[in-house]
Amino acid sequence: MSALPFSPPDMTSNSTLTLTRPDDFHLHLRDGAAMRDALPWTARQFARAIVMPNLKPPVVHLRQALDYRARIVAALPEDSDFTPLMTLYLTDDTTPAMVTEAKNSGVVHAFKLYPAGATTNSDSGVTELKRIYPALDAMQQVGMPLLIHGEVTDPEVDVFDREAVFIERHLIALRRAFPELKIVLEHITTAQAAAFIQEAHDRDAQGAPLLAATLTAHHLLHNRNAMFKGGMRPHYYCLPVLKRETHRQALLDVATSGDDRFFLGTDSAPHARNTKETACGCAGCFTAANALELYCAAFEQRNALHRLDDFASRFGAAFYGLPRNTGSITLERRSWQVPDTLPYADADIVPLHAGEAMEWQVQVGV
Ligand SMILES: NC(=O)N[C@@H](CC(=O)O)C(=O)O
Ligand SMILES: [Zn+2]
Ligand SMILES: [Zn+2]
Repeated sequence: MSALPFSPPDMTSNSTLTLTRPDDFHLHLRDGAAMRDALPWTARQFARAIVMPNLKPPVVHLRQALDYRARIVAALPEDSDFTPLMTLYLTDDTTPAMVTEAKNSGVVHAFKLYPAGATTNSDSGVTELKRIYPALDAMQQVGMPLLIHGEVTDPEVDVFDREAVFIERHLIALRRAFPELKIVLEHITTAQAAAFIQEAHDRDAQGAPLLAATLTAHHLLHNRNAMFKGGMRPHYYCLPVLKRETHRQALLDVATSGDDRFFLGTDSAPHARNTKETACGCAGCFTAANALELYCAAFEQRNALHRLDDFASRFGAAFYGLPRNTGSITLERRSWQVPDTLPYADADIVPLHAGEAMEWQVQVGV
């Protein structure tokens, strides 16, 4: 069936679930051979994705975003109509003119704030928020969203507390300074972050929330025990790091509540197997190959599959002022096993839940 815009998901059957074609509002595609192997997984499930700019070197200038976009489009499977939504990487040197130019291009949909040193490829990130206040002011004026990796980098702060401390130390003041700025707190992992979003009720002229959050499948499905089950499990290591069960429950609460301030962003962050299974492994979970299946498993824990369509296909688009996708994707309730590894950049990669059974599967041929 083809779902019309704003039609409810097809829940007539217990064994299939049809969603409006969804979007991924937080995705790492990498570049070159890595992108060649990562991209088709996302293009198979999602119509659009907000593409993170943390390449080496980072995507700082509009020209780089245009070039990166062209490389993505060139790497798409032939029959794909996937649309990459580009972002720029904020540095201490981002100027208001760069913001205006990006806005006018129509290609850049957001700027990404990485506190310097917070995560993978964040070395060129912002060293002090005050330095980017002129850029943030310009973003507020032109309606350009700010996406935040919300963790402090202070080595004195416990790694499990870095998100909550970021909110206290930086985000509250930032919102006071720029009350009209659209902000997405990316890949939230704590009850504090969920509550912070819920407490913000301001909307823009289009009625979209000013403050929202993306939620990953892995943070909805796992608590921090997953990293240590029977030994070190590097494929469950990501940033922000998985938290304790009470936080996971708080995330499931907001994801399945029908609140339009919370929407899908996989944060699928591919790293080759040998860079994860090593003495100092990279942060990031690769979820693009089974993304919707993972979200189904999470929503099913709350008997909330009827809420997945809004979360995956409506709220994020509304936040970004994008039209809702037409077309649909169907999942079937059918047990299948996630492969142990997949080809990646002339090596291999371990998808989340590798070797395990999944209860839902995106219909073949989609
Ligand atoms: N989430 C991660 O653990 N890693 C991401 C970066 C990020 O989103 O923080 C990556 O690019 O590998
Ligand atoms: Zn991040
Ligand atoms: Zn990310």
